[in-house]
Amino acid sequence: MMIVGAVMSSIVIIFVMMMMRKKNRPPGPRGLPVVGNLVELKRSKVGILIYLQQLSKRYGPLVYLSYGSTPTLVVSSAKLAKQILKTQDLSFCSRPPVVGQQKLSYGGVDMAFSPYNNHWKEVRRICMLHLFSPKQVLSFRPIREQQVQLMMDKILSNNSTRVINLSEMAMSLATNIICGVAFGRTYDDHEYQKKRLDNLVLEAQALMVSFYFSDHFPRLTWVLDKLSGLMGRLDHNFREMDALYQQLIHDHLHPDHHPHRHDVIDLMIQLKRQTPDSITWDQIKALLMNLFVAGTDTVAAAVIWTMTALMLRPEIMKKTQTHIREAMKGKQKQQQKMMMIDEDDIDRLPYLKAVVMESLRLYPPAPLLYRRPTTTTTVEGYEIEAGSTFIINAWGIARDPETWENPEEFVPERFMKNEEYDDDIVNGYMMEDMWMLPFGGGRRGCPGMGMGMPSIHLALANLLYSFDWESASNNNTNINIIDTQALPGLTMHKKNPLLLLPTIHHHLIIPSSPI
Ligand code: HEM
Repeated sequence: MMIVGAVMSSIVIIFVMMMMRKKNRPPGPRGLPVVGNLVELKRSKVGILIYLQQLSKRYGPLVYLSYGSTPTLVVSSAKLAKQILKTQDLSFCSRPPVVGQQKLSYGGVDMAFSPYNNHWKEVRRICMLHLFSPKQVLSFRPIREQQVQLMMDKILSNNSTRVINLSEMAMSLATNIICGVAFGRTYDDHEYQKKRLDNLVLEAQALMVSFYFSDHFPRLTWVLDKLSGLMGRLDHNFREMDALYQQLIHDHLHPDHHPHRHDVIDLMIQLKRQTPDSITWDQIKALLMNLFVAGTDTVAAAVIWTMTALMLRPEIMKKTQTHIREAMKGKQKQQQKMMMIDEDDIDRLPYLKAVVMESLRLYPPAPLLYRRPTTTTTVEGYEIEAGSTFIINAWGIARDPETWENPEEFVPERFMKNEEYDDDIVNGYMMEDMWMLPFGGGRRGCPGMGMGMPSIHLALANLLYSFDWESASNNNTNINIIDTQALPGLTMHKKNPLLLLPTIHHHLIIPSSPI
């Protein structure tokens, strides 16, 4: 009798505790036992971004989900994002340490996936000083201009089908720029090493966001990851990337290596020679990985989404091209140069800058931001346990009708005042109000914005100046389709490649031009 009584009272206590715990949770859909909401998140037919937006409409700006055993909070309002990224920034300075990212970042000794600690502070300080400073960014200008020139030449000389796969070209441009910046060399598109590097980076990106049982379920579930073959792929990718970086570092250490411009590996080797304890070889390799993963496909995605947005709105395309062509009137074409616009000209193109910003609002290349509080913290009156995952829905926030007028419309003029692109307006929206978060925010915000934006502006300015663009017909249906379907992943890529037909702008026709 006594035993039954004890069992009954234990059940009651557990039940009361569960009810109390549930009450102190933000609202959210009920999950299944053990797996929580994982299944619906994975199976969502509308795509994760729209699914999360629907959740916020139903439950409010802070939604509770569970990914297996991990409590997960989805943040969908600018006010709450500001609280997390700015007011309570210190409590939210780490990211969830997921298996794929930890492995490929040498155990989180990089910048992007390191937890918030003294090591991260030091790496970030070193990079801000030696890599992302305005002086360094400027020193990489010849690489950007040379690569955009090459892309333009390639488009001009494409006389086979005339259809351009702009998605491929933008990705190639972005990796070539980062190769120049990081390794001091560029690879021809067909060169074996470039193809190998491209494949490795793509595989690494996929492995970083793959689903690992061991991230969501405690104890022995790593066995399932092993059985699924994922761990084998991860190990293989890590070894290949490591060998590649090793070789590049080795080349840079060779006594015959005398570069006329220092690249990132040179800068890091210099630093290591001056203060050997300041950085380890693994940290240098992990940083090279960061440049590739964070600095290539974000830039490519921004170029592609901007061109897609303009193709869908011919009147804005026309206005942008007229603005650029008017601003460039009188500039003499340099002999044999397909690239007309250089980085000095970009400040004369305010409308283009506004177009790019509006594209970053509606199609942020990194649509979801991740944070993990390391101590118990209170948000909106709810006590959130340490180790929970926060997903800040930057994509949804930038489409919130509470903050934006006609949020789904593409209106570059939002960022202009008296016909000029207005930095104060942009900073207000991004840094102050956090109505849009294309570069994230707070201490973990993107350090590479100053490095990425000049490439995006330069590529688009030249593409729009020199060519008029038409959609290429779809072979199967013969219909001209420009869609905005996105692929899930750390970076939001356009699912279908952007296939376009360029026609050289009549001012530029060169007698021997094949187009
Ligand atoms: C249009 C171009 C780019 C976009 C839209 C972009 C966006 C972002 C976003 C959203 C984050 C996460 C911020 C957060 O969690 O608050 C991030 C982080 C980061 N980005 Fe960028 N990025 C771009 C270009 C670049 C470039 C060119 C580089 C370097 C060459 C770079 C390096 C990084 C690094 C290292 C981090 C991690 C920072 C940390 O955790 O401390 N990004 N970026």
